[in-house]
Amino acid sequence: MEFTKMHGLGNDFVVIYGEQELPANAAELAIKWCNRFFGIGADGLVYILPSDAADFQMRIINSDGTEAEQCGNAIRCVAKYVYDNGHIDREEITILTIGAGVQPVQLTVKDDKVETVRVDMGEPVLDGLKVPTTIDANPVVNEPIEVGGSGFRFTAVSMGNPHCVIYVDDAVNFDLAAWGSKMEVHPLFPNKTNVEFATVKDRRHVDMRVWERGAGPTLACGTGACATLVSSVLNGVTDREAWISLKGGDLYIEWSEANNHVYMTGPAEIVYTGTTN
Ligand SMILES: N[C@@H](CCC[C@H](N)C(=O)O)C(=O)O
Repeated sequence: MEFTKMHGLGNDFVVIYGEQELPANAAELAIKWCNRFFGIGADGLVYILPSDAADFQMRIINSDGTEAEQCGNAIRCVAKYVYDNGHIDREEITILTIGAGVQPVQLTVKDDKVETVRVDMGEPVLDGLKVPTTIDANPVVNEPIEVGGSGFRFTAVSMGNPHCVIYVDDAVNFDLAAWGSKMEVHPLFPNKTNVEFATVKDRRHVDMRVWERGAGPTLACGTGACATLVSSVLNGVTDREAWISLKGGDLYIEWSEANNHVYMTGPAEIVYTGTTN
C-alpha cells in the first residue's frame, strides 16, 4: 500500500489516495499504521476518496480506530495533497466531510505548491443536545463540570465533531494527560469529546493545548482551534478573529458575523511517501 505522511502543525496523518471507498478494515489499519513504535506513527489515518457532491471526500480515522466526523488539520492536508500531486489544478476546491458536509477550500500557491489553506469550516453547532452534551441549552457556555474531585467550567461547541473548551491560568504548562483523558469520557458527552485547555492572552491571541478524542495529546487541532475561537467570542474574551497558538504552531480563525461561518487558515506539509502492508 502506498501512503503519504503529512502534517498540519505537527498533527500528523497517514494519507491514502486512490481507494474508491473506505475499506472495511480501516479501523484495524488505523490502529496498526498509526502506532508510533510498531507502525508508521500518526495521530490519524486519512482517506481521500471520490465524491459526487464535492471534488473529493475525506474520511478520518483516529489512531484508536474510531472514525471522526471532521478534522481541520487533515482537511488542509487533503487540499495540499490533491493540488501538489496534480489531481486538481484549481485554487478553489471543495471537500466533503461526514460531519460538516461540503466545505469550500481556498489554496494559496507558490511555485506550484500549496503554502497555506483557508477552509470554510461552516457554522458551529451550539445546541447542547446536538454537540452532543447531555445539557438541554443553547448555547452551553461556562457550565460546571466535575472531574476527579475538581471543578472546572466548560463551553461546548461542535464543528462537526464535539469540543469542550476550558479556560485555565496556563494552558501551555497544563497537565493534559491528567485532566484531558478524564474529560474525554465524562458522562456529560455521550459521544465522548475533544478537550481544549485555553488561556486568553489578549483579544486576538489565545494559547491552547488539546487532548483529542481517540488520539490523546496532539500538537494541534484545527477544529479545536475553531471551537476555541467560537467559545472565546461566546464568553466575551476575544474578538471574532484571533490567532490560536497550539504546541505545533498558529492557526488564524475567523467567525463571520455576516454568515455565521468559521474560517480556518493555516499550513499543511508533506513529509514523505512510502509503502507499507
Ligand atoms: N485533529 C483534528 C481532529 C481529529 C478528530 C478528533 N480526534 C475527533 O475524534 O473528533 C483537527 O485538526 O480538527
